[in-house]
Amino acid sequence: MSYLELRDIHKSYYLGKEEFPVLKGIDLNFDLGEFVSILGESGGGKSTLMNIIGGLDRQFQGSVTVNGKRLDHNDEKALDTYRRDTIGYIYQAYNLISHLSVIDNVLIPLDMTTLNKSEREARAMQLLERVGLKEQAHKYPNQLSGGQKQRVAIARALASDPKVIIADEPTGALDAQNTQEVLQILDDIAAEGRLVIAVTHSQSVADAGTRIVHLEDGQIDKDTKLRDAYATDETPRLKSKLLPASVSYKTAYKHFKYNFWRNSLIVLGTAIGLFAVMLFSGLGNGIKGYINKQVNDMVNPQVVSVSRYQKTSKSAAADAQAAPSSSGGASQAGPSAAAGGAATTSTKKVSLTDKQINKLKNLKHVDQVDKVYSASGVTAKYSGKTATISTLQNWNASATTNTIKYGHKPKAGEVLIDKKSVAKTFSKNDYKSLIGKTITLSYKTLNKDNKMVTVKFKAKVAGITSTSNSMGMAFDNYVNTKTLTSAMKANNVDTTASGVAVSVDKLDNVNATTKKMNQLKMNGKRLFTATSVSSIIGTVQTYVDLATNILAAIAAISLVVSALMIIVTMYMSVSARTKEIGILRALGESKKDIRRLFISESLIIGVLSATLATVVAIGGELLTNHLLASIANFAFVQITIGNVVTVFVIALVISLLAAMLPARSAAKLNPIDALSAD
Ligand SMILES: Nc1ncnc2c1ncn2[C@@H]1O[C@H](COP(=O)(O)OP(=O)(O)OP(=O)(O)O)[C@@H](O)[C@H]1O
Repeated sequence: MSYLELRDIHKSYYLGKEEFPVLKGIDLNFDLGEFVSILGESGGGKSTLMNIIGGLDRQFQGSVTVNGKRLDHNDEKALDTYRRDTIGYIYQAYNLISHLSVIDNVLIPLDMTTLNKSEREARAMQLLERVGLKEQAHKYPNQLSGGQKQRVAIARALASDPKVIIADEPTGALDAQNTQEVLQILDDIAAEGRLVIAVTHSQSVADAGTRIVHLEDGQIDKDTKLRDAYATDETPRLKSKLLPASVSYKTAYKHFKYNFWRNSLIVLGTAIGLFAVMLFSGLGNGIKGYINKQVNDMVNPQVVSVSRYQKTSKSAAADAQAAPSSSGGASQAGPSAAAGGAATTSTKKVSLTDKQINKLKNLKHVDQVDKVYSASGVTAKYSGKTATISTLQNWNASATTNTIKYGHKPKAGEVLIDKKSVAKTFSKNDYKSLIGKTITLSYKTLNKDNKMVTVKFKAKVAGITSTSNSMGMAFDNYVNTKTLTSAMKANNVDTTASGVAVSVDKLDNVNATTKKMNQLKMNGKRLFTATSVSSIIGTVQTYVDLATNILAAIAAISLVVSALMIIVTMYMSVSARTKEIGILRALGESKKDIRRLFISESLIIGVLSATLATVVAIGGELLTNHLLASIANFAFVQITIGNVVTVFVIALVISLLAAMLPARSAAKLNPIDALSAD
């Protein structure tokens, strides 16, 4: 039994339906230790026969048996293993991979062996030393002479320690001296107990082997033994394994570096879109945060404003947001600074009864219910000076101590005045000294008998308020509840409230509790209209979200362009690297390895784009926030980890999708066609 046996090999090429038979029944036996030359006329089918022996061609009739085992040409994976394990190729045109260094070319088959990294590198160097190229290990193929390239190809063919070396015109492109040297190396390889099959046109080259097989008209017409085959021994051989994924990533990275400038432009193009998406998202976060802060600084977010539900009034929310009435008069209103005026002018006041208030108090998560009173057009007098307070409220749950700049919240007999409209009117430079001083407050309103009366009382200044007021809200002036209601009662003014401020135990419970209040019923009729600041903020934020999402979506359109760019680049890369694909397949890489190679390269583009976009966006964030610091001391752009993760996910998805088709077409290439690409 010979090591390699060919039986009745027939092979035809087809042009349309027309058949061109090339091999017409080849029977050959080869043994290890032989150096066989295949001679024959040009176009006689020598290369075709080599592709069949080498496991690259699957479309033929007949059988190839290796070491007693018949190859299954329908099993592509088995053929990948066969090429990886048993075959080493040497070509006339060297077929080195131009973007890999000499040593990296030799390392390709070694990556598919079980040797560890240092063993692989040592073996590659040892093989290069054997072919006299140790010094050239880190050069690139285009920096070598023809003879040197062919020696690199020989080192690469030997790297995985294959039993069979197929050399297709190995000396075809070499001068006489290099030809002799290469023939000597091939003879040495056979002497190691390997089978060397070399295709040649040259009789003198053929004479260097141990046997000459002559091909004529698709058949063997002569088979001449020149000398004995070399003896073989059973030295253990290197074991092969599938190509690890990490090698594909590394090779992809090397190719990325090789085409650095072209790839950098693509990275830049993709990064621009990703950067815009990230910056707009960060801007959305910042604006939402800013609105939140502004509102929460002025009003306690844990408080819900509740008034009686009225079908006739357009909506309580509208009431709550109406502008403060400038007309005089006191009212008992919702906690919003504005509600009082609107209630007296547009709708009949509906007071909340104690029973109704108790219903609110009994709700789960409700901590406290405060009646809300609001007096408009209040005159404040101190030391002969007069200031007008457009709205004076009782200190209730909805008020927040955030607004108090000096002093404390008003206890019995005390009032809080705002810095700008009241305190500075009384004492321009030394307004802080007003704390502890007593001022007189008065306003006109209708009493229970519908008569206009003046409610007048004195109060000690407990503190001074100041809000940043960038939201354009009213100034904050608050009087102690009891102080106000006593004065109202003294003038026979109604002290039932048309609005209450309800404190909820936790911020997280505000929305659910507000909903429950709106659902409360008595005798089948809805009782209350409840509005929380967070629901107002929620509405505003919905619009901010919408706006930023639209902006981000527009930015995302540019990502479609990026994806197209990556697709085009990948297709270009596939067509430029067709030969490389053929070489890698011949060396035993599988379709999957090829697919992974191109996908990895695209993923590298994606990751680098996302990284660049993140760096630039964070730089943009710092710069924008710095520039806007003069408007308000707030970070208007807030890029979160979530935004960064999203951008990376988008980049990876885009690059993965963009690489899929090109990578698929690369993997589907027929290795023989790929090898013959220019
Ligand atoms: N893919 C193909 N499609 C159609 N015909 C092909 C194909 N490949 C080779 N042939 C034809 O098959 C015949 C054998 O080609 P092959 O390359 O095997 O010959 P060869 O003996 O190696 O020639 P040379 O010595 O010139 O390299 C030629 O006539 C060639 O035109």
